[in-house]
Amino acid sequence: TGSTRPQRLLKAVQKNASRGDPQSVISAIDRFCHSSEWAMNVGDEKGVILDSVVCEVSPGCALELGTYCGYSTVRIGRLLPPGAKLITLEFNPDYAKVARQVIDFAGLQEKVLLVEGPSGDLIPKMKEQYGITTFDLVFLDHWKDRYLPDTKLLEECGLLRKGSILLADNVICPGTPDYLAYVRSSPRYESKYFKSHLEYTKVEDGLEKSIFLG
Ligand SMILES: O=C(NC/C=C/[C@H]1O[C@@H](n2cnc3cncnc32)[C@H](O)[C@@H]1O)c1cc([N+](=O)[O-])cc(O)c1O
Ligand SMILES: [Mg+2]
Repeated sequence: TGSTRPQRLLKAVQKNASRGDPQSVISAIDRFCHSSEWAMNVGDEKGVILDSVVCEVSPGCALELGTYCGYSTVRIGRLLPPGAKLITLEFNPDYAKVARQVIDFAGLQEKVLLVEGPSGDLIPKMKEQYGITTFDLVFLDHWKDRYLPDTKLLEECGLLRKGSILLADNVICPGTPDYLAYVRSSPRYESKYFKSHLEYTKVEDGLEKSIFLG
């Protein structure tokens, strides 16, 4: 049987990046996606917006929904302040296997905890099992119909505090209409759209940044 796209992406990292250098891992994946095979990473253009939000928030505790191959995990992990933690949730074991190797290759295994399983089951366990009080930053990049239910779950589980930031990928393409309507109409959020393009293409897409007001 042949290899999968995530396995070919991992090979490109092992071949073209240098161990312990997160930026070289990011560049190797972007080069692979531009020149060999498109993959659903947040990418280099939206990635710069992600970077700026991570730096602005400087989260002590961050959550990523949908690890996939670990591209955005590395983007976020490389910018965390000392002692800060990123928890990333991934339910596909094959993707998780690749992502662990990408995260380790980047040398970020001390800062990143990849938890395998569905976000709907794992979010309610964050406090008791992972000792989380609240998340300072949440990056949503998993199945688009899960953004809204998981946001409501985060609220219900008391995992957001006044000022927590939600940053959502793909609010235009593939689109997350119910989530967008919710954060833009709810009095509990202050929302802002960052226009960009779908990774590695000229198609419009963007990130929605929403501040939880408590
Ligand atoms: O579909 C997209 N992303 C879905 C991402 C899904 C990833 O999150 C995991 N997951 C899903 N629910 C989960 C629940 N719990 C844990 N992991 C979960 C899946 O196993 C996958 O690794 C997408 C599509 C395009 N596109 O152009 O078509 C562009 C993008 O940037 C995208 O992000
Ligand atoms: Mg995405």
